Amino acid sequence: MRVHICAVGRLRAGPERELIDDYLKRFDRTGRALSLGPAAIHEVEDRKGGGMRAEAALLERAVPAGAAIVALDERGHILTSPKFAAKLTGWRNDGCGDVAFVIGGADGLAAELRQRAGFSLSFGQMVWPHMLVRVMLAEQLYRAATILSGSPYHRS
Ligand SMILES: C[S@@+](CC[C@H](N)C(=O)[O-])C[C@H]1O[C@@H](n2cnc3c(N)ncnc32)[C@H](O)[C@@H]1O
Repeated sequence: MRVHICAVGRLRAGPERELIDDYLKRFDRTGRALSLGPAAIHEVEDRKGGGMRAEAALLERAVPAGAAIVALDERGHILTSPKFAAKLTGWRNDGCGDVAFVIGGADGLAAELRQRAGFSLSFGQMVWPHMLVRVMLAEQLYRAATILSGSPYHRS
């Protein structure tokens, strides 16, 4: 199952980018034997000031046809890491070829896109900067793959 991170904003070279690249590389390596991955990032940018609606249209265009859509949203479901790993397994076992995680920009995700998502995932009720949310998601994907492969990275 391919994993897509569809996000508003372009991430320049720097510590966040290095962390994301590192975690996603690890995820790809660990996930391969589990039929999880590869993971790809699709960055979108609305240069015309169209706000959340325009960003949502660009994000929807970045989501592959038929993908399960997961909205990253502080109002969403808060999961433990093993439960997140089980969610990934569920989508894979249900025959999802693609899962797309969508992350909003400074104003958040348009309500229509949040409603279209089959699931919404929260990293807690606090609002995080969208660049950090990408890092956290990349790490949780890697952690999920280690949980499913029985590697000792995750300790609960
Ligand atoms: C700076 S936040 C925007 C917050 C905005 N107030 C809102 O209503 O969504 C940018 C994006 O990061 C993600 N995000 C921020 N905090 C999050 C959290 N606690 N859990 C999951 N995603 C989060 C969401 O996708 C959000 O659209």
